[in-house]
Amino acid sequence: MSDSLKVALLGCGTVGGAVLRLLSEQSEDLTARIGRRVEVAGVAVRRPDRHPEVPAELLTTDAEELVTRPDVDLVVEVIGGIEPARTLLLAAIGAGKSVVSANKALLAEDGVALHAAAAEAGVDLYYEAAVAGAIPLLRPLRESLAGDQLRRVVGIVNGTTNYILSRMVETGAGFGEALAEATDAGFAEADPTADVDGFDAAAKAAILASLAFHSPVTAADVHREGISAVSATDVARAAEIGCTVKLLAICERVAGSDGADDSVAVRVHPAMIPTTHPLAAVGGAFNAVFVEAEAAGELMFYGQGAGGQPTASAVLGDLVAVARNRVAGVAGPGTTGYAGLAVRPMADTPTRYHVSLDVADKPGVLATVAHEFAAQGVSIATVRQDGHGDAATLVIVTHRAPDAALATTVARLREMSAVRGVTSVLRVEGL
Ligand SMILES: NC(=O)c1ccc[n+]([C@@H]2O[C@H](COP(=O)([O-])OP(=O)(O)OC[C@H]3O[C@@H](n4cnc5c(N)ncnc54)[C@H](O)[C@@H]3O)[C@@H](O)[C@H]2O)c1
Ligand SMILES: N[C@@H](CCO)C(=O)O
Ligand code: NA
Repeated sequence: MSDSLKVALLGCGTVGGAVLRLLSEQSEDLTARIGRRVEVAGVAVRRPDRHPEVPAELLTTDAEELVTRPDVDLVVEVIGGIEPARTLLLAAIGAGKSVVSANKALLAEDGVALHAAAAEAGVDLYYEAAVAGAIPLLRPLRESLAGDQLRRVVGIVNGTTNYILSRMVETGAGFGEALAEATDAGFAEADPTADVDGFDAAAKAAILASLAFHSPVTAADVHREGISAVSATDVARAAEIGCTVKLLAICERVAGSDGADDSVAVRVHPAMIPTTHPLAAVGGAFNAVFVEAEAAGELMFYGQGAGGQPTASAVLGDLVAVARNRVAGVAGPGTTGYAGLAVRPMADTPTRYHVSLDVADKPGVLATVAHEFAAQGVSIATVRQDGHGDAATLVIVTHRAPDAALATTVARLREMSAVRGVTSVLRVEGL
């Protein structure tokens, strides 16, 4: 067998450590599958003294030198964050190395530039682990579904928030209590902001939308709402209409009206979904992504979205793919932003709302409430009234309307004297 392929590993934390272990444990199989032995040329870390498990001669603190070393063929980046990861990957690509990364933040911010650099250098840039961890999703979008037209990609792509919401549904707990439990159980990080406020899911949504619609979408383009405002009341109201609450990343192609071009709407927010929807059954820290395509119809991808070993599985899958391409002397499919669809503002994006109101049960109250919806051009799908006298509750589910019209309606309802309080507002998906 000819010379081995040399891999530089950048970062040796949760994912990097698992990658290194699997590379060693599966060495024989990987060699057989690739047709060439894969050898670790070096492991860049910040503190070599913290890595007794790595042969000392492989450790370096000089990642920049490692990625451009002439003997290195492939670079695996599992450092995370924007810098120095971006500079290191661009240096690696510039030096003709193929690259595998798990870095959603970087790909969601600068995917276009990284892809352009990889295309120019004729090398691979793969990042299956960046979205939904172990679940094969990005390569199916880039390759298996490349002959189809995608309509929607809707996913639970953050395990921490799915764990928290699942506990709220199971126990009736409020957000704070469920977050504390998730932290104690090791599911939520000490600083849970990136997960709880939806930043992690928004980065993943941007990557998914870019691949699904062949259009550049960055994390900054994604409308983002986290789960910290989801209350036990929201969860109870959802149950009353046969729904559960999930944090969804939704990427959809919206048809242009009056001959205007189609656009893409990309958003992350909590939503009620019917308990019969396939995503409703996704519990705990699991991830799942539901894809709707013209010809394929509906597809569902499910599995572990995080954890060292599952994430390393996706990294190694990419490593095998780029290594095989090296052996064959080719580069795999890049991504194309050829469609260039514009990102639609959230205000214009069609959504549906569920609204619960405490009202006085007096003649004319329902009519006044209904009038506010009508005034914004929002059509009501269902209305239910519980209780009577001073403590009546109206539960309203709308049809789809521009998000701004729904938000304005809710703001007006809050100001109405007949409305004692708006007790729950959540978008509804999949009804
Ligand atoms: N942990 C998961 O479950 C998971 C899942 C999917 C994707 N990812 C992604 O994988 C990447 C790595 O995540 P992780 O959980 O392993 O993080 P981690 O914090 O456990 O590991 C990162 C490592 O990189 C090292 N590092 C930081 N700067 C460095 C530098 N300049 N040079 C060399 N090493 C440096 C850190 O010291 C640390 O050991 C991130 O992009 C993350 O978003 C992680
Ligand atoms: N923090 C992420 C890890 C995977 O990206 C999650 O909770 O899903
Ligand atoms: Na994945």
